[in-house]
Amino acid sequence: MALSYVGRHLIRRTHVTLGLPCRRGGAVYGSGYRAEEEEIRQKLQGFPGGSINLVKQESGIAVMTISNPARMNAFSGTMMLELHDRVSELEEWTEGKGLIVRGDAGTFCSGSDLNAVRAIADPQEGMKMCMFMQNALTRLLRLPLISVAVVEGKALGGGSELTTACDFRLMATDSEIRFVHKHMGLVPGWGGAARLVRIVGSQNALKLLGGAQKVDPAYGERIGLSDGTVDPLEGAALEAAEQWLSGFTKGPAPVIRAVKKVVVSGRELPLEDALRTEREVFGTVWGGPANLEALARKAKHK
Ligand SMILES: CCC(=O)SCCNC(=O)CCNC(=O)[C@H](O)C(C)(C)COP(=O)(O)OP(=O)(O)OC[C@H]1O[C@@H](n2cnc3c(N)ncnc32)[C@H](O)[C@@H]1OP(=O)(O)O
Repeated sequence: MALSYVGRHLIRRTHVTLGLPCRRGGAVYGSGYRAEEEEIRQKLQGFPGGSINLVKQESGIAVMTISNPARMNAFSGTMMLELHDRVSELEEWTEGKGLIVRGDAGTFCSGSDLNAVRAIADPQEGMKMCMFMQNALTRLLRLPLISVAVVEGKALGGGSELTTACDFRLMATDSEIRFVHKHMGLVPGWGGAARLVRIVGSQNALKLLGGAQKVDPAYGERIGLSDGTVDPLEGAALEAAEQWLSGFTKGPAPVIRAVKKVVVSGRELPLEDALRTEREVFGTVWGGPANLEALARKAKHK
């Protein structure tokens, strides 16, 4: 069973890499998947268009922009490939502390490119595409960066799933997140259902998926899907998101990254493994420069 295998795989890595499978090549699926991955990579090359742009800033906050404006930022095949590459780049960015995921031209993402969906209608092919995106989005969520999706316009289908692969979501006042899969005769397949249940609970997840309900910012905040509402004016949403995120990324990178690591292990590992990982991560900051500096200045927390 893929899921229990994923679990064991994750635990095994715990002992050698502080339990956090967020390195380059930290695949969710095992070695048997490699051949299938190559096959789907070649298939995805056949659906070009758009790009995934990444800017790593001096502040330690990177901005990843989903860009395919002619198709409301739908994910083409080559964008799926680029997403993998950008995540790999972020896995190697040791100075990074935060990540903002946004869409180009005032909207977030309208999901899979329907042209590709029509051409990959075979269930086996669909499942391979699904595994490819599960892999990319799981690695995205496990990055040792505190991440936030800034939703302007619409996040539909796979676009709504992408928002759940970030630690937080901020919504512009006139935006919506909508898991439209049911209306497409589908369920989420990029890991969006599993993550949604963890974010809003199974009752709310069932409502959102079963009713393909529109989630506006007020509803989003009520059920815990949205962590705040931002101004949709051009540029303002990104600026507000950077400001909001800096509240969590202020401080030295090793400490911020350690915070994210203990949260990921607490979320994903069985308790004993999570405790072991926490101890190991603790060992990376205890007596470190930030710790010694705080002790020297006799920090008070009034
Ligand atoms: C993982 C499973 C999935 O993600 S399945 C895909 C789920 N997404 C969808 O079904 C989105 C379908 N699209 C829509 O509902 C509408 O286009 C939305 C996004 C609401 C935008 O509406 P509206 O503002 O009226 O613009 P429009 O329809 O004229 O769209 C502009 C151009 O963009 C295109 N577009 C939009 N979404 C996609 C998509 N997912 N794949 C491919 N193309 C898409 C439209 O076709 C339209 O293109 P064109 O101008 O007609 O050439």
